[in-house]
Amino acid sequence: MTDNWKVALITVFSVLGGILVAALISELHLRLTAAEFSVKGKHCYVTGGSQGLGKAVAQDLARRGAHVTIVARRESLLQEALEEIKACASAPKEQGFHYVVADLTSYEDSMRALSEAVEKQGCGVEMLFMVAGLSNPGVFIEQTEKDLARIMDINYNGTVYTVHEVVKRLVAEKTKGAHIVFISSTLGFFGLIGYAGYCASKFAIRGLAESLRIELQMYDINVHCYFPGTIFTPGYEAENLTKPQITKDIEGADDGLTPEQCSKGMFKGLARGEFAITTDPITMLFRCTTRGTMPNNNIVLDAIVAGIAWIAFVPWRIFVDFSVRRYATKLEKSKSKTKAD
Ligand SMILES: NC(=O)C1=CN([C@@H]2O[C@H](COP(=O)(O)OP(=O)(O)OC[C@H]3O[C@@H](n4cnc5c(N)ncnc54)[C@H](OP(=O)(O)O)[C@@H]3O)[C@@H](O)[C@H]2O)C=CC1
Ligand SMILES: CCCCCCCCCCCCCCCC(=O)[C@@H](N)CO
Repeated sequence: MTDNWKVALITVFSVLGGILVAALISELHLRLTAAEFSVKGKHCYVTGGSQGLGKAVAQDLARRGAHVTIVARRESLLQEALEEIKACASAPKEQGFHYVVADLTSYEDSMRALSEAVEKQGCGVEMLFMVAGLSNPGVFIEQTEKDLARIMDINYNGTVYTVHEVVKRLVAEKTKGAHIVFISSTLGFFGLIGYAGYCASKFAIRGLAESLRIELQMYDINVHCYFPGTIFTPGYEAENLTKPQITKDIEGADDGLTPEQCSKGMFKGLARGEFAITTDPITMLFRCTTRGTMPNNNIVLDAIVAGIAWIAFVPWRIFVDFSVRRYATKLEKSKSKTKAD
C-alpha cells in the first residue's frame, strides 16, 4: 500500500471515529441533563383518554404506578376505558383512577373538568398529556367555515385552555419537576393536500410547545411534544371516510403503528429527556430537517438525517406536486366525460 493510501485510510477512519465519539458525547449529554421522568404516585391527566392513543397512554401510566384521570365527551366510552386502564395498574390499591366528562373546546368545561379531577384524586395535576384531538381531512374548497374553525377549536383551543390553567396552578403551588406532553403529528412539520386546517392546528401545537419549553424553565416545568405518524385508531378510521384519494395515495408511504407501539415509543423519548419525540423513520426525517432552534435529540445523528432529508425531499416534493396536478387533470377529464354522457 502506498503512503498516499495509508494517509487517506487514516483520514477516513479518523473522521468516522470523530463522528462516532461526538454522537456518543451528545447521547451522554442528553441522558445526563434529562429531567427525571417518573409518574409513580403522581396525578396524570390524560385528555382523549377514552380511546386510541390517549387510552394506550393511560394504560401505560397505570402500569407505571400513576394516579390517572381521563377526560373526553362520551361517558360510556370513558367508563369502559377506565376499566381497561384499571386492569393495567401495578399497585391497584394505591392508585386512583377517575374519569371526567367534558368538552374541552369549551373554556368553562375545561376549567370544571380540571377542578373535578383534582377533587376526585385529592391532589393537583403534575403530569399532563394533551392527547384529545381529531382530523377532518378534505379538499380545502369543499370544507365549510365550520370544519375549519372546529379543527382549531379542538386541536388548539382545547389544548391551550387546559395547559394555561394547569401551568398557573403549578406555579402558584410551587410544584417543581412537572411534565407537559403535547401531541402534534408528522403533519406538524409539513403541509399536505387535504390537510390544510389540520396541519395549521398541529403547527400551532408545535409553536405553543416550543415557546413553552423555553418559558416554563422559569418554574422547572418540562415540556415535550410527540409527533406521531399514522396510528390505527377509531379517529383514523373516521378521518379516512372524508380523506381525498390523492391524500391517501401520498400518505400511503407511511406504514402506521398501533396506539400501544406509539405510547411505548413516546415514553422512551420522555425518559431520554427528548423535547421533540418521533417514533417512525419518516417523521424523524421531517423532524431533523424542520428542527430550527429546537433541541436536538442527538446533534450528530440529527445533522446526518437532516442532510439525507434535505436531498431526499427534493425529488419527493417534485413527485407530490406532479401527482397533485395529474390528479386535477384526471378529475377535470372525468367531469367533462360525465357532462358529455
Ligand atoms: N390517528 C392518527 O393517525 C394520528 C393521530 N394524531 C393525534 O393523536 C391524538 C389522538 O388521536 P386518535 O387516538 O387517533 O384519536 P381518536 O379520535 O381515536 O380519539 C380522540 C379522543 O379525544 C376525545 N375528544 C375528541 N374531541 C374532544 C373534545 N371536544 N373534548 C374532549 N375530548 C375530546 C375523544 O373522545 P370523545 O369523542 O368522546 O370526546 C377520544 O377520547 C390527536 O390529537 C390526533 O390529532 C396524530 C398523528 C396521527
Ligand atoms: C424520501 C422521502 C420519503 C417521504 C415520504 C413521505 C410520506 C408522507 C407521509 C405522510 C404521513 C402523514 C401521517 C399523518 C398522520 C396524521 O396526523 C393523520 N392521520 C391525522 O390524524
